[in-house]
Amino acid sequence: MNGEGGLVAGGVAHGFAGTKVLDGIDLRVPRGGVLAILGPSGAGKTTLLHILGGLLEPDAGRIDRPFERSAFVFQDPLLLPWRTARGNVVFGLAGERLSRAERLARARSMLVKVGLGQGDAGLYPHQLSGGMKKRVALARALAVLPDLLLLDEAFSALDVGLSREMQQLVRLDAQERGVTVVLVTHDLSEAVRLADRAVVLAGRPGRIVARLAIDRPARLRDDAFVEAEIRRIAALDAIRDAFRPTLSG
Ligand SMILES: Nc1ncnc2c1ncn2[C@@H]1O[C@H](COP(=O)(O)OP(=O)(O)OP(=O)(O)O)[C@@H](O)[C@H]1O
Repeated sequence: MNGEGGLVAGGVAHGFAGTKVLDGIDLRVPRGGVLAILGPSGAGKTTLLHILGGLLEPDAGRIDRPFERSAFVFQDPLLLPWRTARGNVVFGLAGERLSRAERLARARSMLVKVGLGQGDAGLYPHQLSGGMKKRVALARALAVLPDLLLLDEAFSALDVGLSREMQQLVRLDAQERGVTVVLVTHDLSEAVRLADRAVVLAGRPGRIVARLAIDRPARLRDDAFVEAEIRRIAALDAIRDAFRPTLSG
């Protein structure tokens, strides 16, 4: 079933305390592909991400996850308050066979990649802005050189410029190393910029109500393409239906 060696979910269902929140989820992300999970609040996006990443065992169905290193960026950056930005990234490398010097060097270079220099790297979480914390969380995830990267609203609550910068970073990293990426987002423009495919979850329990392909190579997606694609997708019946309760609420 998984000839491409990618991430596969087959017939996945899950519930909490007897209430089903996901049902009949079938999807496939080829190795190196980028999947966006879209949908209104409460449709089960985060639950599905956790199942795909192996944090949660589904009640039913199968997941093929032929990856060696998964890394998550959660909605909340979840930094250790008693460690500096650098210390948080180093801590994320605790399971790696690296010397202390190598861990430090890796952490430094990842922090620079996300735009945090030597001075920032020595700050504690309470001294960092929300956007800086999100950068640290991304650096911590990228530092393990994951082959599967799972992002839950990783770029939300950032200003547009920063969010674009971080998206670009993930895209380049994914391209360079062939990382498979799954991202949960409310933001259609983020999906159109980053993903090559998307699923839309809706309903209670959440099911996949639409599947989208964004065919143009990500590096060739300029603002005009992104705007046109957003208009096209937003006009699809399945998308309008999925988001209707949110839009009218
Ligand atoms: N640990 C849990 N225990 C009980 N119910 C849960 C738990 N996690 C999620 N749920 C419920 O499952 C449903 C789906 O939640 P989930 O967070 O996956 O949705 P979402 O689409 O990611 O929502 P949002 O966009 O608001 O983050 C919701 O009704 C939520 O209340």
